[in-house]
Amino acid sequence: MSGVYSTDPAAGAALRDPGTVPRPAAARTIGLRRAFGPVVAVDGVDLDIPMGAVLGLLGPNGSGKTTLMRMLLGLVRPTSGAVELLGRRVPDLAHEVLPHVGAMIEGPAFHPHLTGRANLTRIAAAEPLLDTPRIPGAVRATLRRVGLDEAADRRYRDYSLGMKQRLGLAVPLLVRRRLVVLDEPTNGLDPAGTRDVRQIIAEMNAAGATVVVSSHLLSEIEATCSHVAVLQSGRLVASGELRTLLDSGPGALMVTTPDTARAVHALQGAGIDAEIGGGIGGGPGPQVHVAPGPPAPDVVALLVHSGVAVHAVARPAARLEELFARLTEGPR
Ligand SMILES: Nc1ncnc2c1ncn2[C@@H]1O[C@H](COP(=O)(O)OP(=O)(O)OP(=O)(O)O)[C@@H](O)[C@H]1O
Repeated sequence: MSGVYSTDPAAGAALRDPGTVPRPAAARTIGLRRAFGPVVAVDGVDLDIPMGAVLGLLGPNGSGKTTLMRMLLGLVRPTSGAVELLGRRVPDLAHEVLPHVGAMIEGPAFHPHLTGRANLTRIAAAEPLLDTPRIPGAVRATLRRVGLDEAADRRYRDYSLGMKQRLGLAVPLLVRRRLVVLDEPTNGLDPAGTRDVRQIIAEMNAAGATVVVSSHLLSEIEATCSHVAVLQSGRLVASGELRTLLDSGPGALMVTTPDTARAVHALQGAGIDAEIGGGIGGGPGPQVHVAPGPPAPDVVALLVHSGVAVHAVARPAARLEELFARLTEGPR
């Protein structure tokens, strides 16, 4: 594990906003570990997911996201450690909380020969919180909400990948949940479908649900989530409010100057990584991009000393993509 990020030691406890009263956790993992033979998929994860959060679970392929989500839902038993959902231990007390928890994780077992509507009706019949007379209405409304009303009476096996994904998303939407866990819900969706998922997540959250969502689409996570947790080789390398994490990194500097070539020459001569343009943010006039590291006053002093006219210096807001790269691509 890299330990490349300063939040690492406190990663598990970092979902608290300093200065505010901590919200109770909708889900909590304590020293959670799962090994499959010699492979440690999840390795000592302490994570608090505050009530009301939309938490994006990030990590490279094979970093343990799905295994962590499956343990949250009581689908996989931890090798050691514990999970609490809505204040109850899982899997021991799963029956008490799982009706309030919706999930889309590696798709439920849909029957290929049944229509989307028939499939969803079967699943709705097993929902403890849905009375039988309400099932047809709930199924109809949910199919409409995921954009499958026109395809509702076609067989599942004839659905496209995106339509199958939408039907999977319909399951947690059948009843109002307190916690929703979605494993890569935008996988296979077109841009309109991706926008729908974003909207559905926002609506569920506005209706009071805490949402945990994994995705490889960092722009989606950035647009959707209030919190993030980053896994790397089964370990939690950072977690917390998205804004706080983005603001806490070193960040690159953009220097606006008419003397770009001279600026780059001076900076590189001092061993500082710099290039013309830089591609972040953009701004008025020619710019030099200075890689994260040196404090802004030192950069300015060096440039002025070298006869470079410095018109402005800015540290554009970090993007999740940069944060993710820093956390997961550092030296191991
Ligand atoms: N049932 C299993 N048996 C053996 N190994 C498993 C099993 N489930 C997961 N693993 C292993 O555990 C590790 C974590 O897998 P997991 O699916 O949780 O990662 P992930 O972050 O969800 O990956 P991806 O982004 O590719 O979906 C991988 O090395 C994987 O091969």
